[in-house]
Amino acid sequence: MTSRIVVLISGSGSNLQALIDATSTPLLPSARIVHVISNRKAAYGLTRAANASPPIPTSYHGFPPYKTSHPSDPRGAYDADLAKLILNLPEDQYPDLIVCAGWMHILSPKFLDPIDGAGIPIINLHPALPGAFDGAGAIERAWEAFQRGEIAETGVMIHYVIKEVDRGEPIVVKKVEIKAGESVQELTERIHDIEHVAIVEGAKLALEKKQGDAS
Ligand SMILES: Nc1nc2c(c(=O)[nH]1)N[C@@H](CN(C=O)c1ccc(C(=O)N[C@@H](CCC(=O)O)C(=O)O)cc1)CN2
Ligand SMILES: NCC(=O)N[C@@H]1O[C@H](COP(=O)([O-])[O-])[C@@H](O)[C@H]1O
Repeated sequence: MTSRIVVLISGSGSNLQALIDATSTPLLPSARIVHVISNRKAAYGLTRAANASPPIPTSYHGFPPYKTSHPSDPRGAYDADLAKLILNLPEDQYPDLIVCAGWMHILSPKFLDPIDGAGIPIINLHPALPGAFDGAGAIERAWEAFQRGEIAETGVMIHYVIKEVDRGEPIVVKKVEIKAGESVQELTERIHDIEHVAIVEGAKLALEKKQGDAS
């Protein structure tokens, strides 16, 4: 049976591209990226999806309109609609797994609860080690901590998504040594390369776990 993956993005989509490329190899066998959702209209990841062969359906789900349409709880309304978007996908795009691949929006229980209720696991790529540098800008904060002599290494993890940001159970953890004298750009490039491996490994493991739990 082919497993279906929905990917959430906000930017360039290099991690999405790694997933797309892996689905045609033994790295991620019997899996398809069936839909890509971005919260940023200009995200190049949407172009990557459109350029895939065959093209991957995409949706843009932007947050700004919710600030005026739902002033009392824009995040809750946005998240509830995002869950409906996914849960109402046609059967051939209905996910077995949701992957946050550079998805830069904190997901509230208005999203997490209906998705959990549908039995769909969510995983996230985070460019740090478990318990370190939660949130956005993790690579830069790790590099700065290294300059202050506070750490010698950072890392990349793939973890399950729970309400507490970046505190879900890790699936893949890869340590990354920070090199004396390297720039934050050089560290970022090294980390991105490792992310592209980790996200494929994490998706494979999450799908295997789901299939194992179901059997
Ligand atoms: N409930 C959860 N939501 C998300 C998780 C998670 O573990 N639990 N992981 C993040 C991904 N992420 C780090 O890995 C992350 C992304 C963005 C932010 C953040 O502060 N976002 C701001 C908006 C920033 C922007 O638009 O540039 C926000 O949502 O207000 C923190 C962590 C994905 N979501
Ligand atoms: N907290 C999550 C986070 O900071 N993710 C970061 O977003 C980038 C997305 O790149 P991409 O759009 O090229 O995949 C990733 O490289 C990762 O470091």
